[in-house]
Amino acid sequence: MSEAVRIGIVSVSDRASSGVYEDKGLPALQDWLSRALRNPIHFEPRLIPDERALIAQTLRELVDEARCDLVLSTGGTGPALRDVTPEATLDVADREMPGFGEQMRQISLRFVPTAILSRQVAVIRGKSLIINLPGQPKAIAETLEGLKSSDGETLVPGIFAAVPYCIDLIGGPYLETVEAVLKAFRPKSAQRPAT
Ligand SMILES: Nc1ncnc2c1ncn2[C@@H]1O[C@H](COP(=O)(O)OP(=O)(O)OP(=O)(O)O)[C@@H](O)[C@H]1O
Ligand SMILES: Nc1nc2c(c(=O)[nH]1)N[C@H]1C(S)=C(S)[C@@H](COP(=O)(O)O)O[C@H]1N2
Repeated sequence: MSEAVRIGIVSVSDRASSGVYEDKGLPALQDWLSRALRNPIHFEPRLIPDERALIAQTLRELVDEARCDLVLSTGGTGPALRDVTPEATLDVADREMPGFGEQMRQISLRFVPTAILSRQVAVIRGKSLIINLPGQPKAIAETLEGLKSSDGETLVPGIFAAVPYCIDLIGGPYLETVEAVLKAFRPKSAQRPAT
């Protein structure tokens, strides 16, 4: 039986959080993670406006009190003045993980030329990995899963391929993915027999 994992999902949107439009960020995150992971998942969902102090407070609460192993945010990564998710994420960081942002922008360029407008970052706080994703709901699967050919061959690996091993290294649960969605990479020495 796979270990249970606690995942914080945070949708940062002025309009979705005030009811101007329906939030599609939290359902997209929950759907993708439920399809991709074989572990039982406890979700901690939060829908909040683009306010730096509130975003930072939410991230701290999810890691320090709700004990999330992984936190994924969506929205607020662009250049608009109200887009402050990366700053708030850096406010709570112990360490930065720049490879995630670099890889996400590479992947996103295969979908939209404006990919370089996302300032998304990833950081470690305590024993938790926090990753920003862009706000377009379709960007969630695009960046996590990457790009596949019509016959399912991986053309550009999604960033989630590196998440399970990162969580191993910071002392979290052993994440197992559904390979048809995404194959996680771990060095041989870190692999456990499939459950
Ligand atoms: N949580 C969400 N739910 C549904 N659609 C969203 C959400 N966030 C973003 N979008 C869609 O993606 C587009 C770009 O997202 P972006 O994060 O730049 O929004 P925004 O212009 O900052 O506004 P807001 O913070 O009010 O969502 C939005 O115009 C909207 O169509
Ligand atoms: N994969 C992917 N990445 C993407 C996009 C997208 O549609 N798909 N939109 C881009 C656009 S138009 C912007 S402005 C930035 C920032 O978006 P955010 O402010 O919604 O986080 O993400 C970029 N990255």
